[in-house]
Amino acid sequence: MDRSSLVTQTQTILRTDPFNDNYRVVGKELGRGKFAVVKKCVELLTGKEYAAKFLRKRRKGEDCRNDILNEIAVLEMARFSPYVVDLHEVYETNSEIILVMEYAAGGEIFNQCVADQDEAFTEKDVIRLIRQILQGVLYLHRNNFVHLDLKPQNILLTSSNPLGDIRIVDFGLSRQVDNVKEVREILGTPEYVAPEVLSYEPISTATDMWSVGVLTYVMLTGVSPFLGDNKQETFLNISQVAIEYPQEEFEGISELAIDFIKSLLIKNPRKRARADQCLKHAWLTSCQEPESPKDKTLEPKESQVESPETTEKIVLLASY
Ligand SMILES: Cc1cnc(Nc2ccc(CC#N)cc2)nc1Nc1cc(C2CC2)[nH]n1
Repeated sequence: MDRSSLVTQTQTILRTDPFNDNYRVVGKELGRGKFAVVKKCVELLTGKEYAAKFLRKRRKGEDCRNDILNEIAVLEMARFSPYVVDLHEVYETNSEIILVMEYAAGGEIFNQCVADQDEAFTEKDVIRLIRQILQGVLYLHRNNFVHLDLKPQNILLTSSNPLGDIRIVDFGLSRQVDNVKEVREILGTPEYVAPEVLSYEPISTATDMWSVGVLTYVMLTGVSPFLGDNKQETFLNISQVAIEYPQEEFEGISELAIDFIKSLLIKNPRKRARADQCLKHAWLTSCQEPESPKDKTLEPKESQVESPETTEKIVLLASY
């Protein structure tokens, strides 16, 4: 991984007093990755619930502290977006950095994507949730950041029943688009990764928009559109944009929803809809519900990213 593209200036104080003096871990793990584990915890002083992400600083013999500072910097940048998980505190030990974050009790939307019909999302649910995801993604893009791992496992719900609001999580792969030099490994998760990542083309904000298209398809149908019998087949399906909208999967789903997905699953990144354009799509505006104040996307900043910012060429070394 090229370290020069990381943002390592953070404002958050990294506390060195013992995490366990201030929090009690409760219940089973919420999530586990290669170098991180997430556990629910309770702040002793307030009794409030949080999610603590324990990140190892050394990985495969390399010091990855700056990668973790990059994740903290992105969470700090997005602190005013209601749809990005809130960062509460950070602790550092000899071996780990612990991110104490807002607890989203509803868990991953993945669970409802694969649920039986009666518990699955309605199209109306998906419209509301996709609007929120787009507002969170737009906030990142307007600040020149890309997420690069948008998938149902990284979109959480504040509550699953009644259906609450979304929180975008896991900024471990996020990068600033205007200073990503070379990304020396394939980013993202096979089923959701955009064609340009597979073909050594520059990544941009449009790379996230492809993932939003796949996410929408999965939330509406429970089917992963490009999934093959193995990773090579999945990659081939993506690079050929081999996608279908079968009647049996899309029964009862509007033509506008399919048109919305088609505006994103376009091979040429420059032809894909941007987040701000998606929010004006008829599928998301035709059955407009009264917006709650927190739905307001913050006013555009001067240094807007109005078109996908491309980054320099990716050199993909890691094989999947
Ligand atoms: C109830 C719950 C159930 N499952 C997960 N899964 C999960 C998915 C992705 C990541 C990857 C990350 N980061 C971590 C956990 N998070 C939950 N609540 C969280 C989780 C969090 C913060 C993000 C950790 N707040 N509330």
